[in-house]
Parts: sequence; structure tokens; C-alpha cells
Amino acid sequence: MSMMRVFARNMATAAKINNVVVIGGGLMGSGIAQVAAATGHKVTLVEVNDQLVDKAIGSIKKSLERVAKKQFKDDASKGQQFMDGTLANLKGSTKLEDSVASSDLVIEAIVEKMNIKHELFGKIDAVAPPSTIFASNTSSLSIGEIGSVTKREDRFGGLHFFNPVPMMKLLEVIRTEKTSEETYQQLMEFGKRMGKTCITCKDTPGFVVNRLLVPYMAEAVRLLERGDASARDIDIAMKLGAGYPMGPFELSDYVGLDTTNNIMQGWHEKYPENPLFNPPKMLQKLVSEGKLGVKSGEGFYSYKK
Ligand SMILES: CCCCCCC[C@H](O)CC(=O)SCCNC(=O)CCNC(=O)[C@H](O)C(C)(C)COP(=O)([O-])OP(=O)([O-])OC[C@H]1O[C@@H](n2cnc3c(N)ncnc32)[C@H](O)[C@@H]1OP(=O)([O-])[O-]
Ligand SMILES: NC(=O)c1ccc[n+]([C@@H]2O[C@H](COP(=O)([O-])OP(=O)(O)OC[C@H]3O[C@@H](n4cnc5c(N)ncnc54)[C@H](O)[C@@H]3O)[C@@H](O)[C@H]2O)c1
Repeated sequence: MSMMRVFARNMATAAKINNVVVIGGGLMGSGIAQVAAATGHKVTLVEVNDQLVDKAIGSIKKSLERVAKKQFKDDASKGQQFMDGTLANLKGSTKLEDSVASSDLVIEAIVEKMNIKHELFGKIDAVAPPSTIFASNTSSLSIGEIGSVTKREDRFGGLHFFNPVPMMKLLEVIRTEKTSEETYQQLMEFGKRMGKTCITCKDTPGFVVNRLLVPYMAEAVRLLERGDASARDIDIAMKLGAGYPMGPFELSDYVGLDTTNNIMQGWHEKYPENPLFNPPKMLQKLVSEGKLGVKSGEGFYSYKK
């Protein structure tokens, strides 16, 4: 195929992703929906009840205000236009089946549990048009295994965004052995339209970033458990000594300790021989006490006012 034809084909397929459904409006889903809407896609954000839909839309409005204040600091009316335009592209819903019925791309961002993701994808596979591409934003689970409950494994891939989605420039695009070349190209094109820098990774545990980040974080907790240094000092060390914007404890609280713990538990069960994946006891204890980080008001640090 000539270069011109490859380009024309990519442009044609890129235009195809217009209606995007994001399932789960928590930390990640709300950010993904926000950026997809801001970059011109028609977005439906699906949550389990009206209260959570309102909460997600509320957090998107707050985040949009921050983005607008930053991007259009000298022109408030342009900032307002940007916010109105984004919100006009976005709607919330609790009707899962109806929402996916007219979608080009569905991005799943619900809890990090294989059985719950299977239940969801099984349900939507039966009602989404055959052409709809499915993607998971999982941090740690196998994309191939998530997609195995569907009859569209060639139209299934990973879109791993980073928190906070409006600020983080990276998108990991994951292709399984069954993801078709066309699906992969469409996912890459979609990522670029979202304004992200896309990298590609095979369907391996943690892809690139989390494969390095999770053992680093667990090692930081082990340092703390041994009493070698305080959480605050470890955080300061990694910020000032390694140039990270947040230390490992600030970052874990920010990401959510439940998500971090689910990742470690899942990897430990699957690869018990790998000591890098041993879940630290302190992390499990905090989660069992409901201390989930910033979102619950307390984690390694307290966020109560
Ligand atoms: C632990 C490992 C466990 C692994 C778990 C895996 C998780 C997952 O799979 C992978 C990840 O995501 S891994 C995690 C990957 N993530 C990381 O590694 C993140 C590391 N951290 C960072 O890169 C920076 O600390 C931030 C960008 C978060 C904040 O920037 P900062 O300079 O430190 O401080 P600032 O002064 O506060 O904010 C400055 C401005 O930023 C803007 N803004 C911020 N949030 C916004 C939002 N939600 N909306 C809109 N805008 C937002 C806003 O304009 C704000 O100004 P304002 O005047 O306050 O409105
Ligand atoms: N937290 C992070 O920093 C981060 C980063 C990248 C990827 N991820 C991944 O993204 C996914 C979501 O993580 P999160 O941190 O946003 O979690 P979260 O707990 O903040 O949000 C999950 C949301 O999904 C909703 N939900 C659950 N089941 C649903 C269903 N059947 N239909 C519709 N909504 C449903 C819940 O009500 C909740 O609001 C996970 O797979 C996680 O591993 C998380």
C-alpha cells in the first residue's frame, strides 16, 4: 500500500471514532470523559446511579475550571467558551445498554477486579454494534483476559491513561495478540486526537509504567515498615533526589490505596514466586481500615480539614 493510501486510510478510520462511551466516572473515568469531550468527541459517561453521575460531572466542571484558568489566563471569555463547548459534548447516564448501542468506542474505567470487568464486558458485547471498539483502562490486569469474554477480541485493546488525565501527557496503547492492526491504528489515532503522546506495549503485567512504579512503591512501604525512614522523608528524598513530582506515599494516596492494593494482590496471586509483587502488610492494613488516600480523607497522610 502506498504511503498516501495508508495516510488516507488512517484519516478515514480516525474520523470513525466520534461517539465515545466511558464506563465508570471515578478518578479516571471522569478525567478520560473530560479530555475526550474537550477534544471534540461526543461522550457519554455511564455510572451506576444518578448521584454518582452528578458527582462525576461536578468533578469534571471543577477540573475544567482549573484547565481553563491555566490555558486561557488572559481571556476569560475564551475560557468560558472552552468549558461550555466541552460540557455540550458530554452527557451522563445510568443506562448502560442504551449508551453503548450507538458507540464507536467504549472505554471501561471501573473497579480493578477481573470478575466485575468480565460481567460488564459480557453484558455490553451483546448490545454494542459489531463495529464498536472496546478498551480497558486497567492498571494491571491482562487486556487479553478481560476481552476473552467478548466475541470481538480483534476489536479489543488497552488504553491506559494516567492520573490526573487532563495533566498527564502519556497514553499507553496495549495490543494483545488478537487486537487487529486496524483496531490498534484507531486506538493510536484516538489517543493522538486526545492530545496524548502514545506509546505501545504488549499485554504484559503493568505495561511499562506500572511494571516499574508498583515495585518501587512497594519497596518504599517496606522501607517505612522497617523504620528506616519516615514517609515524609522518603517522599522528600524521591522528589529532591530523583526529581519525581510526588514521592511514593503522596502518589499512592493520590492514586488510591485500594487500587494500589488490588494491583499488588492480583499480581501476587498470579505470580507468587516474584518477590517484587509481595503486597506490603501496611498497605493492606490501611485499606482494611478504609484509609484509601485522598479520596477517603486519609491514607499514609491525613487530608481532613
Ligand atoms: C504508587 C504507584 C501505584 C500504581 C498505581 C497505578 C495507577 C495507574 O495505573 C497509573 C497512574 O496514573 S500512576 C500516577 C501518574 N501520575 C503522577 O505520577 C502524577 C505526579 N504528579 C504530578 O505530575 C503533579 O504533581 C500534578 C500534575 C498532579 C500537579 O501539579 P503540581 O505542579 O505538582 O502542583 P499543583 O500546583 O497542585 O498543580 C498545578 C496545576 O496543575 C493543574 N491540575 C492539577 N490537577 C488537575 C486536575 N485534576 N484537573 C485539571 N488541572 C489540574 C492545575 O492547573 C493546577 O493549578 P491550580 O492552580 O491548582 O488549579
Ligand atoms: N487511580 C488511578 O490513578 C488509575 C490510573 C490508571 C488506571 N486506573 C484504572 O482505572 C480503573 C478505574 O480506577 P479509578 O481510580 O477511576 O477507580 P474509582 O474507584 O475512582 O472509580 C470507579 C468508578 O466505577 C464505577 N463503577 C463500578 N462498576 C460500574 C459499572 N458496572 N458501571 C458503571 N460504573 C461502574 C464506580 O461507581 C466508581 O465511581 C481501574 O481499572 C484502575 O486500575 C486507575
